[in-house]
Order: sequence, then structure tokens, then C-alpha cells
Amino acid sequence: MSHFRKDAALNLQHTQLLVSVRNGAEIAPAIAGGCEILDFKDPRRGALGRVDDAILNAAIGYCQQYSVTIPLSMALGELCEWNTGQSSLSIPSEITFLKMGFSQCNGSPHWISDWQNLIQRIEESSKHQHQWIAVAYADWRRADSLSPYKILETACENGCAGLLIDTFSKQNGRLLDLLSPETLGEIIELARARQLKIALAGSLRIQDLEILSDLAPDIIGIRGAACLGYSRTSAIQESAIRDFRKQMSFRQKSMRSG
Ligand SMILES: O=C[C@H](O)COP(=O)(O)O
Repeated sequence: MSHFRKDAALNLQHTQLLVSVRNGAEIAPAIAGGCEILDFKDPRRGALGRVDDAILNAAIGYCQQYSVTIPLSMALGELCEWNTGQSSLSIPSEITFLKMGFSQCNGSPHWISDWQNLIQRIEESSKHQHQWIAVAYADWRRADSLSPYKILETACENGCAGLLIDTFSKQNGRLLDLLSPETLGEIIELARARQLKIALAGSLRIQDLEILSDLAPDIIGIRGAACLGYSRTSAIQESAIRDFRKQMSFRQKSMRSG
């Protein structure tokens, strides 16, 4: 059965490859391997681990020094990790996309207003309007989060630029083990209808690209697949990223030629 997205036939757009890097040293191999969106994240700190400010600033300095022009993204962690009185909220203006997760928000009566307040505080401190990416988890029950449908709806209401569907736990199944292509296709259609960018991640591997290319998301995100032996806390490898990017291009070309 094909999972081919309806609008993909009319709009065979290019799916971009996002690679999560943990520091400035990983930027060059990521770009050389074919990364098109550079995402800063500390994989030791969970699905959306935030990198330390010093590491982030050094990485931004590297991007300026070497004129890195691809979009930059950053994992901000989970909403529940941000306390309302936190002072240092400034995010470098070079960062385009901010990813926020909602584990432990299930049942909270004020998670939406907490998130709106955080968006406002960050944008006021940064004096910059970032593009927010709401993160829905395929294993949302385990994460005590909300369903991807609810996150999608709230992302629209809060003026987000996109929705990322990822996995919270990296030990209990990969994206395609947890959500069927049909469900992912349905969420993608809903996101598209609401002009949200849609990104897919969650321990993705090269062999997932057959299904993922049919789904034609805007962005595919990887960390584990960029590392030796799929070990997401090891250093990334240019060759692993290149192999992944090559297979993405191959799949996209196959779709174009029917
Ligand atoms: O945003 C994408 C994630 O960093 C993907 O990480 P992962 O491939 O280890 O699940």
C-alpha cells in the first residue's frame, strides 16, 4: 500500500535534511555530509536537550567565522523544565528555529498559557522573532505529553512555524514503530492544510527513507543515524550523513520519475 501524500504529486518539493549537532566541532562534518538545517542539541540531555550557552555561543561564532548560511535551529528542552522566574532567556538572533517539547504537560490546566508566556519572554529578551517548532512525541503517552493532534492544534493557535514529530524515549521504539505511515500521513495533511512546516525524526535510519519519502515531509531530522553505530551520544560522522542524504536524494528522484 502506498503512503504517498496527496499533495506530493503536485508539489514534489525538496525534503531538507536536519542534523542535530552538539557543538561547533560537529558543524563542518555535518555540512560536508549534506546537512541543510543545523540543529544544536545535547543528546545526553534527552530528546530535546539544550546545549550550554557557552557551547552555543562558540558554535554561533564558528558559523559567523566560516559564513555558514544554512538555517540554524536549537532544541529548547521541555516546557516543564523552564521555570517562570528564569532570567537568562536571550536566544541568539542567528537561530531561526526553536524546538520546544511538552512532556509532563498532560493534565496541566495551564501548559498553553505557560508556553505563550515563555514565547513572549524569549522574544522580548532576544528582541527577535524566532520561528517556533512545536514537538509532538510519537510515544506521547510515555512522555506524559499530549497527542500529536492536540499539539498540532495548539501550534496553529500559537502562531508556530512548524510541527516536529519525534520520539521522547530513544530506547523504546523508533518513529515508524510507534506511528503508522497512515497516521503520519494524516497528521502531515492536517499540518499542511494549516500552513505548518512538518518535520519527522525519531531514531530514523536509512531503511526508513522508502516510507518517509512517500510521506514527503518538509524536513527529516537525524542525530543517531549521523553517528557511528547509531550511537547518538558519539561524534557525528560525515560519511554517515552523506550516505543518508544520498539515499534521500535517490528516493526523491525515484518519486519524480514515477
Ligand atoms: O531533531 C532531530 C533529532 O535530533 C533526532 O534525533 P535521533 O535521530 O537521535 O532520534
